Amino acid sequence: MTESRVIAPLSRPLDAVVRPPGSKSITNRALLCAALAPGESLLTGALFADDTRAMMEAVAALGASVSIDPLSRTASVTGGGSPAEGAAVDARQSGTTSRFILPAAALFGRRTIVDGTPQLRARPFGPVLDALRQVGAKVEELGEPGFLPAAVSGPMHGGPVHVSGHISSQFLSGLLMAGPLMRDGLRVSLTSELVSVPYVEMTKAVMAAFGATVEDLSVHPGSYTPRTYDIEPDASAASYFLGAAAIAGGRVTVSGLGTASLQGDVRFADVLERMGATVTRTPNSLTVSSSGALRGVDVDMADISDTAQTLAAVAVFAGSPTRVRGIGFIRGKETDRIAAVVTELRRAGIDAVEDEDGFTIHPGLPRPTAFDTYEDHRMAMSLSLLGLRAPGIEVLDPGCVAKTYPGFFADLESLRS
Ligand SMILES: O=C(O)C1=C[C@@H](OP(=O)(O)O)[C@@H](O)[C@H](O)C1
Ligand SMILES: C=C(OP(=O)(O)O)C(=O)O
Repeated sequence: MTESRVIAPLSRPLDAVVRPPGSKSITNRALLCAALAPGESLLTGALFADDTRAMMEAVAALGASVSIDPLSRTASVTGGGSPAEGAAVDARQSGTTSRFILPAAALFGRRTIVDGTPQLRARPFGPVLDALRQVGAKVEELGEPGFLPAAVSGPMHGGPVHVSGHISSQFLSGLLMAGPLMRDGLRVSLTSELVSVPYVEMTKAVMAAFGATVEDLSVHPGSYTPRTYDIEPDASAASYFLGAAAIAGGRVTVSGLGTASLQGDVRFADVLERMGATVTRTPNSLTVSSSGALRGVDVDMADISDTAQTLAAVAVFAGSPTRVRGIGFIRGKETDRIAAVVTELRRAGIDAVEDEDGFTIHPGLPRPTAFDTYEDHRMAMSLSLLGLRAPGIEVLDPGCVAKTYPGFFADLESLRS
C-alpha cells in the first residue's frame, strides 16, 4: 500500500520564519572540491539528504575520508586520496552526484563504475561520456549507450573539449570541477545553448573558493586547497515556503538566503513579485507577503526550472492564466515534469495544458485529489501546497521528498504554529 500524506487547509494567514536545510547543489560541489583538495576541509550548513549522502559515499569511493555530524550539519572531508581497484559508485537518484563524479573518477588511473537507480539509468549521460573521451579518458558504456552504468578511468590530458548545454548544465559543471587536475586544464566550448545557467556560475564560485582558477569556461591546471566552507540554505526548497505565502496569504520569511545567494533559484521570489506578491529582500533573507490575490504570469524559467512545479501550484490560485516557457529539458529530470504536473493538476479538475517547452495553467479550485508523485520529490513538495488552500488534498508516496528534503513535511507543518 502506498503511504500518503493529507495536507489540511490553513485556518488563518501565514506569519512564519523558516530556514530550509543546506543547498543540495552547493553541498555536492563542496564535497567534491574538498575531496580533490589534499588535506582536511570542514563543510558547515551541509545538507543531509539522499542526494548528498550519495555524494558523500561517492567521494569516499574515490579515496576521500568523510566524517559527518548530521545534527550540527557538518561534514569533515580529508581529500587527496585515490580510488581502490574496482571502485563502484551508487549515485542513487542523484543527477548531480552522477554527472559530477564521472569526470572526477576519470582523473585516476583505476577503473571506477558509476551506476544508480532505474530512474537515474533512464536519464541522459551521453554528453559527459563523450566529453570525457575527448579529453583522454577511457569510457565503457556498460548498459545502453549514453546511459548508466558506465566505467571510466584516466588520466586525462584535458585541453579543448566540446559539450552540449541544452539537456543539462550538470555535464558542464562536472567537467569544470575536474578541470584543475587535468594535465592541460580545460577549455570548454558549448555546442548548444546552455540551460540552468546560474548553476554553472555556482560551480565556478565554489571552485574558486577552493582555490581553482576559472575564467569564463577555461580552467587553469593546478590544484584545490582545503578550507572551512559554509553552505547556505537551499533556494529550491525555499520556493515551497515562499509559494505557500503567495497561495495562503500572509507572510513568510526565509532566513539565510537573500540577495547575496549563490543560487539562481532565489529569483523565484521575483516571479511571485510579478504575480502581485510583495517581496522584501536583504542580503540574508527573503520575505514574501501576499493578500492571496495574484495575477497569472508569462515567464521563461530555463534558469530556475527546479521551481517550475512550485509555480504551477501557485498559478492554480491566480486570477488569470500562467504560461511557463523555456523548460522543455525538464522532461528528462526525475520524471517528465511537464507531463507529470499537467496530468496531476488535470486530475484535480484544473485546466492545465502541456506545451512543448513548458505548460499553461488556467486557475481554478482543485477538487479533493490524491496526487501521484512519480518518485519525484518536487512533485510531492509542490502539489502539497495546494492543500494549504483547497480541502481534501493528499500526496502519495510522501517519503520521496527524502531525495533533497527529508524534513519537508515537518517544516511545512511548522508554518502553522
Ligand atoms: O548543478 C546543479 O546542482 C543542478 C542543476 C540543475 O540541473 P540541470 O542542469 O540538469 O537543469 C538542477 O535542476 C538540479 O537540481 C541541480
Ligand atoms: C533535478 C533535480 O536533481 P538532480 O538532477 O540533481 O537529480 C532536482 O533536485 O530537482
